[in-house]
Amino acid sequence: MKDLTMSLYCGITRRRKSFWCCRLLSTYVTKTRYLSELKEDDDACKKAQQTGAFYLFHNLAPLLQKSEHQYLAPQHSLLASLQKPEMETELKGSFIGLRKALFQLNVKDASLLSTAQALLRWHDAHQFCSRSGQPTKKNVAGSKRVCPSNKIIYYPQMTPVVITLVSDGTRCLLARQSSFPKGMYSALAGFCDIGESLEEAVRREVAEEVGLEVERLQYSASQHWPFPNGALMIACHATVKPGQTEIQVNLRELEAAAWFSHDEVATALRKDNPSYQQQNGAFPFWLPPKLAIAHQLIKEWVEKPTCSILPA
Ligand SMILES: NC(=O)c1ccc[n+]([C@@H]2O[C@H](COP(=O)([O-])OP(=O)(O)OC[C@H]3O[C@@H](n4cnc5c(N)ncnc54)[C@H](O)[C@@H]3O)[C@@H](O)[C@H]2O)c1
Ligand SMILES: [Mg+2]
Repeated sequence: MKDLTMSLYCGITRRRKSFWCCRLLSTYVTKTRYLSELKEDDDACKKAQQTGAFYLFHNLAPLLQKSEHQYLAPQHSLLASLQKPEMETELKGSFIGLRKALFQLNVKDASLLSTAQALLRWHDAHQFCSRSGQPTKKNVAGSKRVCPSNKIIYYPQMTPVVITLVSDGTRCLLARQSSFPKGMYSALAGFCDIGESLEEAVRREVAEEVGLEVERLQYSASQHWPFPNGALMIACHATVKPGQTEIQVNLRELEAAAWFSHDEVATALRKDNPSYQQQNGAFPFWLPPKLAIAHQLIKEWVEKPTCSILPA
């Protein structure tokens, strides 16, 4: 049971929320303060776990149930000690890689499982203090690890990534990496360098990947992304100067990049993800699924291609 116990992720949030709803006491502030208390108070957290709901993971894969074209993420109360195969049989599910299942989960489960997996992965990779080399100790909530010998506290981290939809006023620029599913194009993405502002990261990534200079940019939204190690995706719209639109693809980073018309993109947005090969051997053009922030950015542009954008 040890490996499974280590991988339980507690969903106390949900159980507690419904409890408060029943009593009409629920406010965002009350819930937030309660969760903050659980992070610091091991005894309060242990008590909450007795009535909490858990997602179950094995080797970072969540236990899911397949239902037609969807995956369901069942929650459990504290479980008896069982090995993986018995656990799957008992709970009528299987441990499935999150990458495979993410886009077939509902929004709430996808978000909680992504958070859970990122946190479990961080704990797995931070077993030892980088200063003393001693094993670190997790608190009950899993919100930090402490080195017992020098008291250094380690908090879970995520990496900022910018994702930018570049437009020239009438068309938008989409690109693909060779690792993307065949035919899928997306907005430009890249890790922020240390010391950079969001605006600087957007300008650098666009210049590095497609050889264009951003003239104006506008923040759109952000999203936690669990792969590869927990990223905060920060999504922006950007424009380049009219007449300065010649793409120079950086082939070390991208397989292809091109300008797409409003009609082409609007049509692709209406389609499901067709990863089938056409008779001529090509794969049809398609866009990231609804849950991905890239999809939201592209949808925003299709709905309002000339939205006001600030100078970069
Ligand atoms: N394009 C999309 O639609 C999309 C959507 C969702 C998520 N993402 C994510 O955005 C992330 C960044 O995109 P990218 O791969 O184009 O980044 P990128 O353009 O910065 O290129 C990746 C390269 O940058 C280097 N690098 C610099 N800092 C790094 C760091 N902190 N971690 C890892 N590598 C680092 C590595 O050499 C790596 O090979 C990817 O991990 C991807 O999962 C992209
Ligand atoms: Mg990139």
